[in-house]
Amino acid sequence: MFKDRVVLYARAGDGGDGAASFRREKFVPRGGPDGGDGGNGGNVVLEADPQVDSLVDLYFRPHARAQHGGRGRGKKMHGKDGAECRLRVPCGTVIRDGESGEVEGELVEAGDERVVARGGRGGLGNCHFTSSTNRAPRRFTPGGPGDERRLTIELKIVAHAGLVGYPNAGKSTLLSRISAAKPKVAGYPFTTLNPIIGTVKFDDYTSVRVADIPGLIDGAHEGVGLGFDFLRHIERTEVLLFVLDMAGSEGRDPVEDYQRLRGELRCYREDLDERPRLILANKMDLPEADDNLKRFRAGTDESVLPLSAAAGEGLDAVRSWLAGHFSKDLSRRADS
Ligand SMILES: Nc1nc2c(ncn2[C@@H]2O[C@H](COP(=O)(O)OP(=O)(O)OP(=O)(O)O)[C@@H](O)[C@H]2O)c(=O)[nH]1
Ligand SMILES: [Mg+2]
Repeated sequence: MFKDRVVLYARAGDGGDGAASFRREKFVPRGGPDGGDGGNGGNVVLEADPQVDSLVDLYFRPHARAQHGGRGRGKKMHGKDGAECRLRVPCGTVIRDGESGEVEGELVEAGDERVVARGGRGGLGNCHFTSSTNRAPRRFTPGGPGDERRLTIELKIVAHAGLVGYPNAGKSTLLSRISAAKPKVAGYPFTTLNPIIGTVKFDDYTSVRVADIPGLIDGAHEGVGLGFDFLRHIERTEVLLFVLDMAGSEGRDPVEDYQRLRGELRCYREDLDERPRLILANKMDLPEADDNLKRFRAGTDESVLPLSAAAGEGLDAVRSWLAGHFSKDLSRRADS
């Protein structure tokens, strides 16, 4: 089962109450106030851990509770601080407020952490409340309540390569041809609404993971449509495979498509444009494709692989490019 979004109920510990207590000693008949402070409540903390690779633990245990702080005691003894509750999540976890949906933080690298529910502060004991007019205060303060929150925890996809393109370019068709994944393919836009990952396997038992990402549209970087959702998946891929409809079906112009796609990515996040990329000229089986490809190549010196995902042509070149690009770290990945 693959869960990339789960709900988490986080309950931080309450602060312990301060104490109201008076010194009792043999030869001091009316001892002063000696009530200690309450301990602080524990926080609920999320921490990125590379050993964890899914949110499945959170899915089965969605309630996280930290300990309450202890009460203050006499002899100015402070209550114990409540133990925190620390949950380990995969690198690439996004934390959102469960009510507003707003992103609160992202845990990207090992050891990144964030307090998602803060424990209440311990109350003050009566020893804080002596004054010139009141030598024997009975006053103390109760501990503060710990945060109680609902959060949405999401996992950004982590794939070696992501298929980026306009709707209907043939991304899903390609993935179904180079991996065992079975994404839905259809002749209408936005067939793919959720990213799907396929594993491309090589003869030497190594593999790379390729993500089929839903088609982008103009304005995606401004959140048009589901723009942000799609772009954040692209963020978590190391290499971008641009899939272009080189036949220019439905009046599209592949040269323009490519510039606009890159523009969308750049506007969303400048450095996406610096990521390694490969251009895949798809639908080369259609008549208009040859001329378009010539024109495309004339305008760029980037590497372009012509293929026809539907006819199964040019796929070996895509596979070998991936094998070559990731060759350095594939052996490590194979057994991880
Ligand atoms: N002629 C031709 N048609 C293709 C080729 N590849 C894909 N198609 C067709 O193009 C249409 C869209 O293919 P998909 O693979 O669903 O495209 P997509 O990029 O995943 O589309 P979205 O998920 O909507 O973004 C389908 O009708 C495919 O059969 C190709 O190489 N040649
Ligand atoms: Mg698709």
